[in-house]
Amino acid sequence: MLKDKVVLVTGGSKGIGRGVALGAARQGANLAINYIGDDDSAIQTVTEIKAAGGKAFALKGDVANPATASDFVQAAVEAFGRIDTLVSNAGICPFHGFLDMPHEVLLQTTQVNLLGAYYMCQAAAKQMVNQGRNKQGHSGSIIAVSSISALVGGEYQTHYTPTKAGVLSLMQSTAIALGKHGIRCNAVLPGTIETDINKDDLSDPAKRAYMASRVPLGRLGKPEDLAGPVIFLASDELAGYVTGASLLVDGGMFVNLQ
Ligand SMILES: NC(=O)C1=CN([C@@H]2O[C@H](COP(=O)(O)OP(=O)(O)OC[C@H]3O[C@@H](n4cnc5c(N)ncnc54)[C@H](OP(=O)(O)O)[C@@H]3O)[C@@H](O)[C@H]2O)C=CC1
Ligand SMILES: C[C@H](O)[C@@H]1OC(=O)[C@H](O)[C@@H]1O
Repeated sequence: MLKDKVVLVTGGSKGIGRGVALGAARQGANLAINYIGDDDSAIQTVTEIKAAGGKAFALKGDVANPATASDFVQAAVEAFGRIDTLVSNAGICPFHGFLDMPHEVLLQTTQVNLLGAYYMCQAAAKQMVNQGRNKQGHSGSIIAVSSISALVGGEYQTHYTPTKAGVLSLMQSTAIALGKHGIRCNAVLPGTIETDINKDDLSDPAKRAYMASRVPLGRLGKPEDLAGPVIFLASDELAGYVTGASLLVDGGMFVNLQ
């Protein structure tokens, strides 16, 4: 589905980003992976892609810094000649109560999750516009990893859920701003996917069982559950007329009232 396409994944070293990167590589894509600190995980993901015959590199950088976005896009162009898809995925969720939320935690969560997505999408879009359209009239696809939390709240996520609503809104507005350039912008909204981001939260067996019980499909999500939906949105062949859309990938959790 993505043969020879160049796919950039922020936060692609582990968790959902890694699941998406491996899935895209299996579909024939060349991968550029951004991460912030865990060199071992980044090396492991790149090594796995290469061992399977794919091409990949990882570049360290904080998405909250606008320079990271231009550096990342430029590195991908240098490595592969162009870019086709950006998956804006890097994010943090340091669970904390509302009344005593430290300003630093609020600021960092906003800077990484929302501003980081903005900077990356802008840098990727500039490159896609400069590249121009292919024969089919497409010039690129941007997919942001929002969340079920864009639609519903969380007691210990008052700093986080607004960033995920913001990311969803960013995809809706960029879909309008970039449609004339042949760039599609969409969001995926994962439910609860077991990764490092919620390891502590889900280490409470009662909380984990409760969260799983909320899912009609009967289990929490795995990072690889996001690969198919992202590949679909990345593919011009499958999703060439899909833009400004949002796709819940939550095992049915959101619609489960009773
Ligand atoms: N897991 C879940 O249930 C859900 C997650 N999401 C969203 O999915 C995305 C990925 O989360 P998930 O895979 O669970 O989390 P993980 O903690 O497993 O992975 C986070 C990834 O993002 C990278 N990262 C973190 N901060 C930065 C930064 N400032 N700059 C660059 N890279 C950074 C990490 O790099 P490093 O390894 O170097 O630290 C890592 O690669 C997030 O946006 C999250 O909000 C949405 C809904 C549900
Ligand atoms: C970190 C949370 O467990 C996870 O992230 C989200 O966006 C959802 O709220 C999930 O539960």
